Amino acid sequence: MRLTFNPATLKFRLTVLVIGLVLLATSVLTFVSLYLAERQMRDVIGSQQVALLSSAAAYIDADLEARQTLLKTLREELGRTDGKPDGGLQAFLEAHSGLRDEFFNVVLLDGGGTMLANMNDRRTNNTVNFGKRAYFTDTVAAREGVISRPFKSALSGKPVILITEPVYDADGKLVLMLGGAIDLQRPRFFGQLATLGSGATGYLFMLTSDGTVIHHPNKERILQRVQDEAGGVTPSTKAALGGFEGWVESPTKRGVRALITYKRLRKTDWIVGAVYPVEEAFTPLIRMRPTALLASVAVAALAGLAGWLAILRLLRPLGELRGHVAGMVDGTVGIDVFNVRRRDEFGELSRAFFTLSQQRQEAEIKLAAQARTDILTGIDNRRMFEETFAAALARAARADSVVALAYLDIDHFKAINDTYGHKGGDEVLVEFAKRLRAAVRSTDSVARLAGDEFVAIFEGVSNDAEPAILAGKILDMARTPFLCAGKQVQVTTSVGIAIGGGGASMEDYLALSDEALYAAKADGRNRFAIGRLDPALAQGARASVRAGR
Ligand SMILES: Nc1nc2c(ncn2[C@@H]2O[C@H](COP(=O)(O)OP(=O)(O)OP(=O)(O)O)[C@@H](O)[C@H]2O)c(=O)[nH]1
Repeated sequence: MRLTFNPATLKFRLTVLVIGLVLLATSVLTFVSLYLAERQMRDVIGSQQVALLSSAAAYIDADLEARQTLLKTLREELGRTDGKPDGGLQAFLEAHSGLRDEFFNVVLLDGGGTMLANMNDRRTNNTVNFGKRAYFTDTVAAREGVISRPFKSALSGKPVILITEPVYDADGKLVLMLGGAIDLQRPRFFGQLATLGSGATGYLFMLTSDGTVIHHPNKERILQRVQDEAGGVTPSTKAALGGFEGWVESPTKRGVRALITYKRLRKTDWIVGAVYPVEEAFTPLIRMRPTALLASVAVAALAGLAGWLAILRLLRPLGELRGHVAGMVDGTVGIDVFNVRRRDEFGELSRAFFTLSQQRQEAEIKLAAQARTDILTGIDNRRMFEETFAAALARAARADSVVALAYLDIDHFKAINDTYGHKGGDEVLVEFAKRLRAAVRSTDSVARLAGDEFVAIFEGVSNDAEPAILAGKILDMARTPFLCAGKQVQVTTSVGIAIGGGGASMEDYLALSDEALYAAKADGRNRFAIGRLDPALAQGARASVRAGR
């Protein structure tokens, strides 16, 4: 198989097209697959994040509930003593050392909000009043425990939330209020939540429904309202504050594109959120991208190579066909080289070329024959005569045989034309040629040279008497009247014969036969004269002319 890189060839262009299309197809396929995989992965990760966050929310709810339950237990204990436990309130709190595990501080306020006891610093007892705090008034109004909004503790200065439990006496009068504080910067359950963040930099955060940050890896943001921060509230958080739960792909406040998931707690109106940077979420896919693209290019290259080889193979018959046609043009091969048995388009093309070539060959043969035929009479013309006579002379020279050339001219043909018209003259010429052809042997040649002039070539003349016999036959064939323009017309002819061997030239023969014809005409027409060429003489030599008949 010959490999060529000519950009003008069909092979080259088809190969480029195949490689280009395969490359395009694989690239598009790869990009679409990656895109779909990313979308699907995003949905899966989003759902995972929702599930993760739901369990985190459930965990926080359970944690808050456990702490509320703990405070309720204390409340019941206090209730049983009408808020006056043995040893006093401070001792009561200190006796429950397990509270330290659950709360940053536990305070006991009286019905007016004055702090009577606390776990952290007994010196502050009876020095502060929290009667105006929202958690106090909310608890009084609700007549049951609340989970406060986050606030800055007056005692510790830390951001905290407070879980309250009111203690009523038998008359239903508020005698005490228990308050368990949770340090938002070191909350036990949030600390555990921090480990739930996805990826290397993913994290969880928590807001109240009015946008106050309860938990965030950046501690400085705690107690800030997202609306008041630089950059304002992000669109996704805005939606979450408006009630949205679920996941979205959206930029964070720092401009990092992330899957952000929001979920509301059951026990409070807090919103817990999870941030998972997209780049980390899609790390496997992003890592896969160059490999996938490389693989698609490799596949395209292989497919292109295979396509190229297939094209070379498929188009081989075209190359052969082209070679055949070129061979025919320069004449090195014949039309039989075409593979006309193939069933495909190349076979059809070969067959079409074959038919075309056949037709051309036939036309050439026909043209060649026409070029050597006298149109009016259908016998040989001068050109054919010259070829035939030259060949006859060559044969005679080889065989050392005798050739006779008879030169005929219809007598007074002009008068026939004048009397019966040109058409009538033509009829005579046609009939004359027909009779001349019939009068000689099939191996002898007859031709019309021009007008009413005809010739006959006789090869292998064996004796001196033969030319006269042949001339006599020619004169005889004219004796029967000719039908000319519907009339019977008597026609005669004069014949001049030249006899010689293969050594004489065609010109010698023509000149001598013409001379003999002239002699026959001069002698009265309707007769023949024979001249013999002397081979010993140079061209143009004349022998004796004698009238026959
Ligand atoms: N009908 C017809 N006439 C032709 C054709 N070609 C030549 N002629 C005529 O044939 C005549 C030939 O006359 P010539 O051979 O010169 O003279 P002729 O009348 O035959 O007299 P002789 O040969 O001396 O007997 C001329 O009148 C030509 O015009 C042809 O194809 N058809």
